[in-house]
Amino acid sequence: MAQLSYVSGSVGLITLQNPPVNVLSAATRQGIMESMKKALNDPKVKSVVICGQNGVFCAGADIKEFGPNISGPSIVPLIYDIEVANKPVVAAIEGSALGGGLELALTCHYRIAHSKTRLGLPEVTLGLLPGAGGTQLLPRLIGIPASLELITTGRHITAAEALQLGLVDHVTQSDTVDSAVKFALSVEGEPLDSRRISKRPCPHLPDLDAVFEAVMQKVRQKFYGAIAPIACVQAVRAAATLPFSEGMKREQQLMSTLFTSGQARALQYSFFAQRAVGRWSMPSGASWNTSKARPVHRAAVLGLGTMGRGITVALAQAGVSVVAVEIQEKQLNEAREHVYATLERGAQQSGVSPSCANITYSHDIQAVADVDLVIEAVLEDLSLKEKVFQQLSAICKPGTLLCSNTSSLDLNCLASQTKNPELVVGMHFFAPAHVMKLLEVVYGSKSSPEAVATAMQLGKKMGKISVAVGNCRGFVGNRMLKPYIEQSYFLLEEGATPELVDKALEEFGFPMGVFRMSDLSGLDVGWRVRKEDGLAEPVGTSGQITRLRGGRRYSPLGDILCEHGRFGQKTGLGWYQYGRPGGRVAKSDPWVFNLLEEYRARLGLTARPIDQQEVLERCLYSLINEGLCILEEGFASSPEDIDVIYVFGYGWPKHRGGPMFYASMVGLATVLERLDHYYRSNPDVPSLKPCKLLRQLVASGSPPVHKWKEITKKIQNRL
Ligand SMILES: CC/C=C/CC(=O)SCCNC(=O)CCNC(=O)[C@H](O)C(C)(C)COP(=O)(O)OP(=O)(O)OC[C@H]1O[C@@H](n2cnc3c(N)ncnc32)[C@H](O)[C@@H]1OP(=O)(O)O
Repeated sequence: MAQLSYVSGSVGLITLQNPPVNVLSAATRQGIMESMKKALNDPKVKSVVICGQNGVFCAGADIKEFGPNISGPSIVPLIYDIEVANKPVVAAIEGSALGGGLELALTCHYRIAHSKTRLGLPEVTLGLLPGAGGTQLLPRLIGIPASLELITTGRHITAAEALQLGLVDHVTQSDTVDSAVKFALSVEGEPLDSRRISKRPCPHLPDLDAVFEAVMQKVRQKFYGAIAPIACVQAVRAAATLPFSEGMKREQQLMSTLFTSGQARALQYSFFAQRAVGRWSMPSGASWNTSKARPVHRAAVLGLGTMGRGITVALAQAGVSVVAVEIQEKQLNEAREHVYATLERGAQQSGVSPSCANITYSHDIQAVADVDLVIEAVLEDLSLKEKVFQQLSAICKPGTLLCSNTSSLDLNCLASQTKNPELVVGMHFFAPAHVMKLLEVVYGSKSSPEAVATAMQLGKKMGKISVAVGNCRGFVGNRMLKPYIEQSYFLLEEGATPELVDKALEEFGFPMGVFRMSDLSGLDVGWRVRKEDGLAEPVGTSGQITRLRGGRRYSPLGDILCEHGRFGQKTGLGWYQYGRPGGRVAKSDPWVFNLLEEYRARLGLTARPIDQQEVLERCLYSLINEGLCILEEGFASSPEDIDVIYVFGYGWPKHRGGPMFYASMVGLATVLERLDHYYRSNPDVPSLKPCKLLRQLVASGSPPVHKWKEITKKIQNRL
């Protein structure tokens, strides 16, 4: 797991050997410790270089080992041994130096990095802090403000930025180990005291209290409810105010609290869930390891509204050549300017040149004739999309993949319009499409595994976290949103206000409550769907309101707002008021309070006090129940799929893992008991009826999320 070899006569080369990313597992730690000891005791060795096998220095501690029974030598004494060594130790950093990997490098006396290396202390994203001295060493090396920023965000930086910050001593374009070995030879015998970071004082900051207060406030706001970023600030403060040994004690204290926290468990679960969704499977048994993706060199985007523009940007940034098609000349010109400006902005931020050359524009659909893949992003109207798919099927070269960005329409209907339905899949992006990480890849009943594999791979290339899901109404994310929104309307009928519901959800950790979010995305979108479904009907002059539609409880409150032209932010009025069309700042609106009072009076409803707990239970547990139905029906293949969709597409707080993980933390028996309770008092709300899978999971002793698959399979086999 770590190998000592001898090079250039006097250099001991320690190579970490734990593929794929050389994490510091127990065996690797043991290997480093033994190799170090051997090298330091060997009189022939005058300097040491530490590197990682296969072009990766080290991705930090082995997250899989985290838990109550960690074995093997602890990292902290190991890195102390390196720092106190009386021979120069040089880190040869390439690939990644992250977390414990960067801390290992920080205890070396010199750091040489390859220009393509990424460095960082991402522990905060795992609910932890850099607990192997990172919070005490980094501020002594690069100062407090820069350390606070890196440690509280977990951001990975380039070698160039690391050099600028003074985090590495030298950046090389050539062979990193060779450069490090040459460097080690050049410093053999030189004094090392000034190279031991722990011996340095923390750079003085005149307005220390003000800096920490400001950062603490920012962190509390930005990572609402998350405990790790706060502990990170506290640990860096210890570096600024205490001697090194005392600071280390404080770091350990804070780390031990975080280590056993539910938030750390949730975030570490999420780390592996993000990777697990790449190992997709379909009910047919086809999966990621049996299906080959096709190369996509040239793609087309059809329809350049908000979504189409975002998708064009994302494709161009991924280096895919794009044909962007919009029939309307004015819209096409606007889109061209918008895409250009977005790419320019992105390039300025990331420091790379913009990818505008990758895009050609056309108002003629024939321009898609020779592309490998088309993403249709026209208006969300079934008959329009059907027509487009007929045209695409006739125009495109044989084998072109036809993808739809629909968020809710039946993919099978679109596929049935084409000559090759096996080439049709959904690619459901989230707005803004070049920013949001989530992509739902939707397979219909005839989609081929090859088509799914291609869309999944293209998503990855675009930097998305792609999740393969089945073709049910609303797919996974929007289908689960329906009962959540429905409950929020019912709560208003029963006495809540938009403010109360939003506050409960925002304190839970959503960036926006359900009403603020609806105002942002536009109330007319759901209204149109409800009208198509025959649900939304005008209240009319008779004033008759029916609250039972299709045998189920229905709240027309959202429809009433739309009838008044209140579509949310874009009209300046929705559940809140925004001052002007396009305004962003939500203010309470007395008009809405009056509407609710009149509405309740007309229906003879008596408002009752509703607390935040009820809001959370009804909104979240009904959403969780829908997620479990989706699993039961096989439209998602694992709870991880659902959790990733919610964290990366719907603002579910990261430190709560996702709805399925959260349910298991709350206790499945509790979720079941509360749903039973609410369903008893609302038998006309089917989404509150606990699904079979939930009952089965509870009956099986509420196993952890990673074991749900066995029970889901059993239910599916019985169905
Ligand atoms: C007391 C000391 C405390 C120290 C705290 C820590 O060090 S916590 C760990 C901090 N490190 C990280 O957070 C890094 C996490 N890893 C990554 O960001 C990325 O994996 C990478 C290193 C940038 C490489 O990315 P790439 O896309 O190339 O590969 P994958 O992400 O798919 O990873 C390959 C497989 O390796 C597994 N893995 C990666 N890092 C770790 C880790 N730290 N511990 C355990 N396992 C890790 C990853 O899960 C992949 O496994 P698969 O089985 O193939 O899915």
